[in-house]
Amino acid sequence: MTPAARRQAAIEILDQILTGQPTEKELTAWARRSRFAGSKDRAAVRDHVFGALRCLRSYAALGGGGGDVVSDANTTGRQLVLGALRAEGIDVDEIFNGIGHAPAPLDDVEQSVLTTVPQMQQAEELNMPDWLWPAFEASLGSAAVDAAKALQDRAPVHLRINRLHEDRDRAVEQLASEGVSTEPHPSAETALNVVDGVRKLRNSEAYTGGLVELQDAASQAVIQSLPLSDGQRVLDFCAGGGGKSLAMAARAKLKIFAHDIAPQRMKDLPVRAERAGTTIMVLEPGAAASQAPFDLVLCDAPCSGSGSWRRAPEGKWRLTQAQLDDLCQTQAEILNEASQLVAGNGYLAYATCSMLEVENRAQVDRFLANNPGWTLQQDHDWHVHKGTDGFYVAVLTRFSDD
Ligand SMILES: C[S@@+](CC[C@H](N)C(=O)[O-])C[C@H]1O[C@@H](n2cnc3c(N)ncnc32)[C@H](O)[C@@H]1O
Repeated sequence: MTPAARRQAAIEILDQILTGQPTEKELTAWARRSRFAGSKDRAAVRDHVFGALRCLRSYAALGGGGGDVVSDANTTGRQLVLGALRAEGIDVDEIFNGIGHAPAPLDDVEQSVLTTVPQMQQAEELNMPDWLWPAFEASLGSAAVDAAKALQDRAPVHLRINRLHEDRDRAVEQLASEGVSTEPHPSAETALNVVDGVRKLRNSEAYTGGLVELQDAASQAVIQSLPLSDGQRVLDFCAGGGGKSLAMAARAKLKIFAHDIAPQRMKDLPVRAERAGTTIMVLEPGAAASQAPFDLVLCDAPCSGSGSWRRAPEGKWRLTQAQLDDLCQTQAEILNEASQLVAGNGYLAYATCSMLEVENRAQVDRFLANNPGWTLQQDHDWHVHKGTDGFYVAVLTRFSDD
């Protein structure tokens, strides 16, 4: 495919996403009906689509769209790609030339867009929803602008060395011998940053053999901060795919139980655990109480995902205040339920991949205010502009004479 044909493909996919269709579904559907597209074409089209979604508001404004970009009354894929070209400093006529499968040449209205530079408000320029920007700013303070800017870029690729198998230097060497260049990441001792060769990773022996897992360095740092030690019984209350369960298993000799309200999310966990050389007990929803008490219960709670909007940028535009309120309610209920499963003198760990105060420290403070037996032992946050996903973790303890 020519560069222009790739942009046209992105335009068509974006048009579908703007009607409310999920991004991954549309990318997959396009790849299926475009058998002529090679792996480099697919990667380039994906980059164009994700790039436009991360910068939806500013690209819309630069392309002559805008307005309510969430329900998308006024923006088209064509406008987003036009805006992207302007932002990237690419000659518009080289792409919008109508040759072969390229986008059609600009019409008069679109041509006139090129003659103006839109005046953008701060949230628009930083590609944040208007309703969320004040809360984002209040949560991050002077770091808010840097964090919002970081959300406009592609996320780094991080690996977790499965310590059950390997040490860091040997993992770096093996990956290098398979064409994947990495460097240690400062956020966690198990973390590697992939510098080059990311497309070779999934077929590498290092990955298929369980030496390394794909996992953001902040997720690893969360696990590193937990008070885990040999012999503990640990519950991963919101286990999802089990990334945190596996990371905990690599830290100490634990008896780990995985639980999730949606058990199908854990369906690959037994195989992943075997690949990593460990065993994880998968519990049915609601069955955690029958195995209680636990020395540590981790709640990696459902959240806005604001810390991982680089990876899933449509989340930034789909989230509403009502959904955020519902998420906060669910988080509070999870904390309450999970706290009852913790042994006397045990630990309750609460984590989100969010940078919003209301989902993080405010949630913990509310729990502590309502549950006087508990104290906060430590909490920590990670922000996107520091080279990881945005994350938060708090570790609470309950002292007991039992
Ligand atoms: C952030 S994800 C977990 C990610 C996972 N820990 C990982 O590392 O891959 C949150 C999970 O919480 C689950 N969940 C939502 N409400 C829940 C509830 N009330 N009880 C238990 N799990 C819940 C969701 O199904 C989802 O899988």
